[in-house]
Amino acid sequence: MTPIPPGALRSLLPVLGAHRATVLRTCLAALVDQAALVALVTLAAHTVGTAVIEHRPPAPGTVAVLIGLVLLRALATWREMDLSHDLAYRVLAELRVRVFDGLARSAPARIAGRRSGDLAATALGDVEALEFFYAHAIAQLLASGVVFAVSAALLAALGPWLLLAVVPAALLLIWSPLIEARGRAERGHRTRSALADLSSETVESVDGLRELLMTGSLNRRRARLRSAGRRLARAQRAEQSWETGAGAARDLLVVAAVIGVVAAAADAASAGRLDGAWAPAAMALALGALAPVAESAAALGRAGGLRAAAARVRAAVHAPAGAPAATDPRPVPPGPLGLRLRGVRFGYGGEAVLDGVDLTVRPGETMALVGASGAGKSTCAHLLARYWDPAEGSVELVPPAPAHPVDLRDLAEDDLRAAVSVVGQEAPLFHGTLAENLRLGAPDATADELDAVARICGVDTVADTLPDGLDTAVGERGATLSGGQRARVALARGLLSGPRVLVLDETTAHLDHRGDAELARALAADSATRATLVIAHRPATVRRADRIAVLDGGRIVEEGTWDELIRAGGPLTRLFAREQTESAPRTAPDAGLRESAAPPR
Ligand SMILES: Nc1ncnc2c1ncn2[C@@H]1O[C@H](COP(=O)(O)OP(=O)(O)OP(=O)(O)O)[C@@H](O)[C@H]1O
Repeated sequence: MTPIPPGALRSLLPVLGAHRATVLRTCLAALVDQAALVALVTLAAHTVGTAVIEHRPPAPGTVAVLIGLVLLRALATWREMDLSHDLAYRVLAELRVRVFDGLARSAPARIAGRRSGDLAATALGDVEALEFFYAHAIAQLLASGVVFAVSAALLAALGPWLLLAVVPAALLLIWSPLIEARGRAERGHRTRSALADLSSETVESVDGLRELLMTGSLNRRRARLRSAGRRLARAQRAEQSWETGAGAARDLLVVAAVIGVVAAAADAASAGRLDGAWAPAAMALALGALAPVAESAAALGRAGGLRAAAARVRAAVHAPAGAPAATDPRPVPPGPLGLRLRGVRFGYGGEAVLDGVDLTVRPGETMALVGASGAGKSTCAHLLARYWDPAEGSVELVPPAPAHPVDLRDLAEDDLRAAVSVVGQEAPLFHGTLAENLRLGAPDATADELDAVARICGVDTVADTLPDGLDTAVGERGATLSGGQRARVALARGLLSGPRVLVLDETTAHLDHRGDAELARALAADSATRATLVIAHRPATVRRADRIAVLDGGRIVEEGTWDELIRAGGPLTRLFAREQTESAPRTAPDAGLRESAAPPR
């Protein structure tokens, strides 16, 4: 099991900084609540003691104070609950946003290799678990400390020997969660991990329901879910059993201490050192002082079990940025832009995927980037979207001379997103209407701009088939659209913000040849000043580009027009021949080239 870093809970305390006044009011309400209870039971016990020993009914003033204390206690309990939950829920809402910001800042570096259910567990479950810490632990601890100190002083005034039973019990109570802190943290860690596993399994299963059905593996998946559920149940039970046992031990300790006080007070009363009516009051005072300490010990114990949740939240909140924001951002040069990768070296933590890539796309030019699967084409797109920064070299936007190129690292996030649009292989749609999905990157786009882009990308014909046109809800992840329709929507979304650099990463792979050709024609008519980088495998798509660059072994190994490269018979020819052989072993190796040698449609 990965060790839990120390100080995880402490590190989440600064979130309370913005709510100092509420924290103070919560602590005050908790203090009044606990103090009223101690005063109530002590006065009640003294009143009963007086009535029994002196055969005197309680004075009306005493009864009034008792009633007042009951009301005060009820009011303080309600106020404390109300304030502490209000505080906790506000803090949790803020933490959720910070977790989301952390994930967004480090995405996709952080998301890569982590399951989305696991991330959802952090963003929701782990944050939710901290409610107890913020709502109950902090005010409880502070108030019980004060109440115990005052009660102990009162007990000492009645007879210092009474403290001999109470102080050791209080020390033992507070010490008890500390001696078992590591075990508690580990049990909490097991529960949080089991919960994250179950969440991941559930999210994956719901996401891949169609595939599970088609492959007939639903039963195996159900078994995995059941086993993850059982693992969580075992972990929760282990935590619960321990808490129940620890609670019983704490109760025993309190009872033993109270019995000690009763014995000492009875002895003192019979020896005449203590007024008889104060003997039951001393017992009530001891109980009133120790009960909140016992509750605080329980809260400390439970908080210890939350260390794993706090550590996961802290890690998400403080996740390092995959591409840190520019400290002194430069403006994007006006006018047409090209793009340039200069000596780019990059790897995902392991071996270099790109090892000195030099690539230039001029304003108004369409460049196709090709290479075998895994060559690093999408990685180039990721660097252009600035999900990551290159380890060496630079990725730049290049305006026509005499303006100077600008490194993406020097741009403000919003300027970069406005200038460069990367439309990926997988462009998930969000729950909402088609128009809302199109406006994702350009919420202020006018209806005319929306219609124009929809026409270019053929989304207008998609909308015509839908009951409410562009205002039709497309369902989560665009479940109601075909792959090709989703690709058109994704492209329209990328174009709507009017990017000056457009990167299409296999965007049209889902379209048939005709759709691909139509889209390319529409894009070409609109791309005079735009630099376009098209990542594609299909020869016909590649052939339409002004120039082609072949990526192999982490470098650009060949660059030129289609005719030049085909004539040269080098890497591009070999790549397509190999892909053709692999995808259709019985067709002639150059069939793909022959298919695409026909004039582009
Ligand atoms: N997030 C990631 N974390 C770690 N390794 C990655 C990540 N993304 C890609 N890789 C690795 O980097 C290499 C290049 O991947 P990339 O997706 O850039 O290739 P590609 O040329 O676009 O392939 P394809 O044509 O199949 O889409 C591959 O070996 C891949 O496994």
